[in-house]
Amino acid sequence: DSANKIDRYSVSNFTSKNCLTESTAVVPDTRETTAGKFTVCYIYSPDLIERCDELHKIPMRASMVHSLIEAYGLLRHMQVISPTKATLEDMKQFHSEDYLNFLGKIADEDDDNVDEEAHQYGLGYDCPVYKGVYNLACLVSGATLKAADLLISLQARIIINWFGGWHHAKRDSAAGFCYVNDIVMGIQRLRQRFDRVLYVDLDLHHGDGVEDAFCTTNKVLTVSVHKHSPGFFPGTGSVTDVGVGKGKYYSVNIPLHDGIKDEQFVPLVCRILAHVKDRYKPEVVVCQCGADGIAGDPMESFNLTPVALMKCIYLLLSWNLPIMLLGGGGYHHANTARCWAYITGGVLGRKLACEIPDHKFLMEYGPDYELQIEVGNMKNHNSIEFLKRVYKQVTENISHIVQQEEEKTIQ
Ligand SMILES: CC1(C)CN(C2CCCC2)C(=O)N1c1ccccc1/C=C/C(=O)NO
Ligand SMILES: [Zn+2]
Repeated sequence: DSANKIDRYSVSNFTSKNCLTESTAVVPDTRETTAGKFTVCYIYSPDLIERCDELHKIPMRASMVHSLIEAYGLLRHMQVISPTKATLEDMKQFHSEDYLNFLGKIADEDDDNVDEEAHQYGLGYDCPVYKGVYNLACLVSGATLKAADLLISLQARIIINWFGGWHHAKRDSAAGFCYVNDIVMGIQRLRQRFDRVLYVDLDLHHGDGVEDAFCTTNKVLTVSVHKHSPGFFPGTGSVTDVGVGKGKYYSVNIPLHDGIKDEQFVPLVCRILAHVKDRYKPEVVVCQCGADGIAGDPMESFNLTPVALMKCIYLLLSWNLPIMLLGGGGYHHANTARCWAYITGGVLGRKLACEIPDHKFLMEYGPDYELQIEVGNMKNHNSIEFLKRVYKQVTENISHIVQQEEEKTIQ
């Protein structure tokens, strides 16, 4: 029946009214979302926000995201949960002790010969060394681990953590501006209770760190849709990248070119997710909602609006599975805040005013001061033939996924 569900998610079924005619950006009927029945948890603490605000490539982005969600009055409709810091033991579940000790060493400012070693751990350039990095690592890891614990303890069915989603970090190195891989740690935690975890990565970039961590197992199925073209970071994630050994066919990659728009993105991703759902029957979902594919982002690659991400998330929510929504990329800070506030409203089934409400960062939303993000007019390099070929190759890969008998989860 998920096939006809897809029709429900084809673009025509959703219209986000033009601001000029509507006072609110329309979200699908609240009956469409499951949130009405369940508590939505929102992971937040002032300390977490302050640490994320320090990230030099996205200064103050975390505060802008949280302030806009607060300004729209959404916090009162969620259970706001303060995360605990991850311990060294927690982070050692994925990262190497050497790497974590090095991050800890940076914290002691006296040690100045840090720079040579830094490069072997992927630090410097895109992941600059700075004193607060170990504290950041504990907080972002702790936030996503807290989200996983809430799902495991059945305290909530939908957890939102816009301050996680650092999908590039590797076991023993930082990468792509990600210092620790909170997602891998969160999925490992979920595996203590759930037999099959589905990871969906909607960020512009390939979720290589998460795929690498689970490419040899069939207990975590990773789906990443991303820009894949010569020289674009991280360069992995071609459609033939399907995983290895027991994990063969449990890594799904949807490589795309510049300029893709909602109208093509949504049916392609949702039809593939429907196939994955039917074949894999996941018990829990983790979705990275990176916003660097949204029109207006300095990455200038995809031409999506937040509505595209929302529709994919609505499909995931319609499965009534425990689910965790995470942040990720997004370098136009106001658009990233617009995107994640819109998704938060959509998950809650609440209509958001088209006008950005007055709040501390209002001036960042000029000159229109609207929630909607208009698509750009960049060239779309994704021909219909190319998209059909990708869809055919991906669904062929997925057809190899076999029904799994229940197995003991790792103790
Ligand atoms: C350093 C930042 C993160 C910022 N940035 C742009 C944005 C605006 C001006 C520079 C990049 O291309 N970056 C990167 C540099 C090297 C490798 C990876 C990334 C981004 C990864 C990502 O978003 N994954 O989801
Ligand atoms: Zn990205």
